[in-house]
Parts: sequence; structure tokens; C-alpha cells
Amino acid sequence: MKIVAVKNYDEMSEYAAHLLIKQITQKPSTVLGLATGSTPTGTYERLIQDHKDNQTSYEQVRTVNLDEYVGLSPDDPNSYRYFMEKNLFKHINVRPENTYIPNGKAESLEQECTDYEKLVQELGVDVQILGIGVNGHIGFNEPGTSFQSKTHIVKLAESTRQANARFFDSMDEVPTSAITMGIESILKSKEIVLLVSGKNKAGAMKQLVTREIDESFPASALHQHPNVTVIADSDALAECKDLKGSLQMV
Ligand SMILES: N[C@@H]1[C@@H](O)[C@H](O)[C@@H](COP(=O)(O)O)O[C@@H]1O
Repeated sequence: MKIVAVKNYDEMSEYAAHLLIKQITQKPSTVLGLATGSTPTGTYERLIQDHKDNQTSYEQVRTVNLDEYVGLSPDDPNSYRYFMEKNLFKHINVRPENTYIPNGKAESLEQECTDYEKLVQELGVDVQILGIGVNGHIGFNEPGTSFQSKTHIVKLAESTRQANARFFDSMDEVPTSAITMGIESILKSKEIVLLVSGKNKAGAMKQLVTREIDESFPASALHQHPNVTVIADSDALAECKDLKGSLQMV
């Protein structure tokens, strides 16, 4: 695991966008694994700006998202499909039929999970962008999720519902479950880029670098992957100061 220490959110976004643009330029048919949440939006803004300024093309790019809330339709402003359209897809020339996100309104959610897993494995993700939850979740894989998990339905931890409540009018509206790619599905991607920013992630960041690999801290599974870059800002690294010598910084 390589840790890139950057100053702040803007630098993190700049660094991540640069990695992605380089990847797409080298391989125009890249399969991008995408994430939602506040963390990657700055990266998406930079991809949009670069698309405008330099015409980086997404014509052949395919995207797969990590997760979606159960029960929200694609046009619900709180769905992750809506989020991706608004924050990225509609601003670049990616083909709508090449953007994949689990369907949280599927008639059979079990079938949706099976189909989505098959799709993700067939496509083969080149680079997966990840954020991290304060409890160490990746995607919506909450603490305790098996490292062998594939795409599945998950009951959201109360802490996760509370953390995400800021996007909803009231806590009652925050869905109680979601479909998420599993830990094993995520680890199959060729390269993983984890973005960590802000003081509220300092605890999670410290656990990531100090804890044993353990299912009670889902992000620790990333230590088992050969090509992970963590881009963390100084607020997120605040509790790692004493560890700096032992971290592999860039
Ligand atoms: N399912 C998403 C995760 O993919 C995301 O990484 C996490 C952190 O979100 P944020 O970036 O807003 O802190 O929140 C949600 O639960």
C-alpha cells in the first residue's frame, strides 16, 4: 500500500484526477470503478474541467459504481445514479449505456446482485476509486462483512445512516439497506485508489495503517491487494504523525 500525503482536499482531488486522466489517455477503453460521497466530487470536477479543456474522451470508457441504496429510483435526487449523473456523467462524453450502477428498485434484489457481480467480473475494473466510512467501510461493506463477499444486500449501520443523513431531509428518509459490491469484488480490480480527506476520517486513517487485517475493519482488506494507492490529506493523517517513519510515503 502506497500512501501519498497531500496538503488538503484540493491537492488530493488534483492528484487523483491526474492518475485517472493518465489511465484513460493510455487506455481509452478503461473500465473505471467509481464511488459516491463527498470525497470524490472534487476529483470528478477536475475530470469535467479536463474534458472541457483538453477533450479527454470517455467515448470508450465504461464505468461501474460500487453501490446504490435499496428503494430509491434513478431519478430520486438521493440515489447514487442521480448523484453520478449530476456530478460526472452528464458533463463528459461517456455513453449512458456504458455506465453501470446497481438497480436499487429491482424486483428481485437477489437477482440484481448476482447479475451485477457477473457484470463487474466480466468487465474487469482497471482502476477502482474508493472513499472510506468513519467506521472503515468501503462501498457499503460494513464492519464484519466477509472478505470473501461478492455483490450483496447490506443493512446499513446506524452510524453510516447518520453520516449520510446530511443529504436527506430527515433521518427517517435515509434508506436502511443498500446493494454493494463485496470486498472480494472490489479487490479483483487491477488497481485501487483510496481517497481520504478531513479530520473526521483521521481515526479511520490511523486504524487503516495500524490495525491487523481484520473483518471488523473492512478497509484493512486493502492490505491484501498488490496495487493500492491511498491519497490522504494532512487532516486525515493527523493521527498518523507518530507513524510517519513507518509509513511508505511519497
Ligand atoms: N457508500 C458510500 C461510500 O462509498 C463512501 O466512501 C462513504 C464515505 O462518504 P464521504 O466521502 O461522503 O465521506 O460514504 C458512503 O457510505
